Amino acid sequence: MLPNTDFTTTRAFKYLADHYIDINSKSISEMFEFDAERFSKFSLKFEDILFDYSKNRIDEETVALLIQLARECSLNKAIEAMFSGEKINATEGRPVLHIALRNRSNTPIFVDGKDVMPDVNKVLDQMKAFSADIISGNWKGYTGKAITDVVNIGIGGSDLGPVMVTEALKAYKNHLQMHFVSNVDGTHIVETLKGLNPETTLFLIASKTFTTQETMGNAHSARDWFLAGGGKEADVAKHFAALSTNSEGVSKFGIDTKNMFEFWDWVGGRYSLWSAIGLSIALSIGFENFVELLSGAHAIDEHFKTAELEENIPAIMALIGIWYNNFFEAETNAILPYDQYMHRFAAYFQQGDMESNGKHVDRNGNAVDYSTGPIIWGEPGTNGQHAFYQLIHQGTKLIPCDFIAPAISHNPLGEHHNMLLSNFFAQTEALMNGKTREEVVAELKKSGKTDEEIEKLAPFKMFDGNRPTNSFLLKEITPRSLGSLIAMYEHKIFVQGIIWNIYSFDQWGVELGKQLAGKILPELKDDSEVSSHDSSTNGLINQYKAWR
Ligand SMILES: O=P(O)(O)OC[C@H]1O[C@H](O)[C@H](O)[C@@H](O)[C@@H]1O
Repeated sequence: MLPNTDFTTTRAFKYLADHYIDINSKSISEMFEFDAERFSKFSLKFEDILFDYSKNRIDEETVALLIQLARECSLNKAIEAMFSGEKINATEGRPVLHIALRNRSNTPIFVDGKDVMPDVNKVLDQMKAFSADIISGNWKGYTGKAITDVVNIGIGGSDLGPVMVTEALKAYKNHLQMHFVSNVDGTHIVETLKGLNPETTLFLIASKTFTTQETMGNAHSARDWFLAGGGKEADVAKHFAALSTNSEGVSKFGIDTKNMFEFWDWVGGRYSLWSAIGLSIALSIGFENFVELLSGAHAIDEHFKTAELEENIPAIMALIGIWYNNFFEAETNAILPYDQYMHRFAAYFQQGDMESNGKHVDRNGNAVDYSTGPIIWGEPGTNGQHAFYQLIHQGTKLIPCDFIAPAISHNPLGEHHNMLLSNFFAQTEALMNGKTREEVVAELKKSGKTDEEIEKLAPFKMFDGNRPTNSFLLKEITPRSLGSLIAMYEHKIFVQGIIWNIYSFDQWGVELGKQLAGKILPELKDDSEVSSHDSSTNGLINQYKAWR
């Protein structure tokens, strides 16, 4: 059973509300001036990842109270409940066990009295053998040629994780060309298949449920393309594999269940890259590197489970987020990787975080009267600096930012990496320090402006500063460090869901969209006028029919 506490009624919450008034009158830079130990107090290291949270609007009391809050909400019990396979996804009656998929210690994890590890290991072995066959060229297509291109067809969690990781680890890539088709917009598959050869293309149909409209539509079009290109029905087995929990759906589609890589309903879609859904990752970077990714995540699982809350990186990340979300009323959280390979990281955690904690009903079924999951967004630095950082620096909204960067680049080209990292450091510093009137005046004087001009310009050039950031400095982006970083964010989401007393592992809001689209689709089949909706929806549908 998960604990069930309204965090706004805890003692810690009340203390935090008072303490907020105090902190709100302080600046981060001032707190650095008064405390030479601030960086060492508010930074943690895990293997080759340095997590610096000292540039936040916090002091020691803040952290102590936030930890008290976590204790009053029985976070430890909740962690134990997840790791021991309890059915903490109560609205779907399922455990939440992505941690089992990367449980490299192989200790038993029981679901309904059955250890899940033998099944997990069996699928990993199957993935190992399959990826070795495809990569080595042992596996032949229907005309005897080796596979050169892999197309993963999936959406949401069956797409975003594989895309994000294969991109982030491109430096580890082998000769196979990876492609990802997610959108039901025909353009996506048509453009992807241009230039591909059915004789050397492997399709991975990635769908937990094997019923998702977009994925099924794209999978059927892929099969039509394959058959039109010369393949026969009997050849489908050499070119199509399925990653799914639904073996019935897979065989109905016509994929041999020998080519099915199974996972289980206790794996949430947005937490599934560690499962068979990660087959495209194993194909792209090799199975050993995939295991490294799992190992990095497992190391964080152990840390999360055993570290004291004061030293627990996911817990601290979560509590700082709660501090801004529920006391400063920050609505969003920007994730800003200074690494081009990580360009889909923010997009990945848009689903990870927003689908998990975008909830307005607590675990008792009552509407909450506090703010829950933040809006997650972000782009890689330095591109974002030239696009939206203006608002982060000088806008009216408080936007806590996560800066992420590797110390070692996979592409050390001249001064590029120093230039990139100098921006990373400078931005977090500038967001904290801002720019005072004195600094602005001195700068303008130096540039030869008159007093009158300075008076006019100064307000526009001043920055308040005091804008909070977390910094994640990784030695290098490797399969292991990336695995750890992803797991940190996953557990951050978990901790926040526990404190907000919501269910983080269902997604009923998405189900509604699926149902509604399913209802309208038949109405679009012919040209008859539609009148069963509101006048806007009718108007749009009828105009669509007139124009198409
Ligand atoms: O893997 P599938 O069953 O095809 O589901 C794909 C996606 O469908 C929905 O959008 C769910 O909300 C997501 O969590 C899921 O990742």
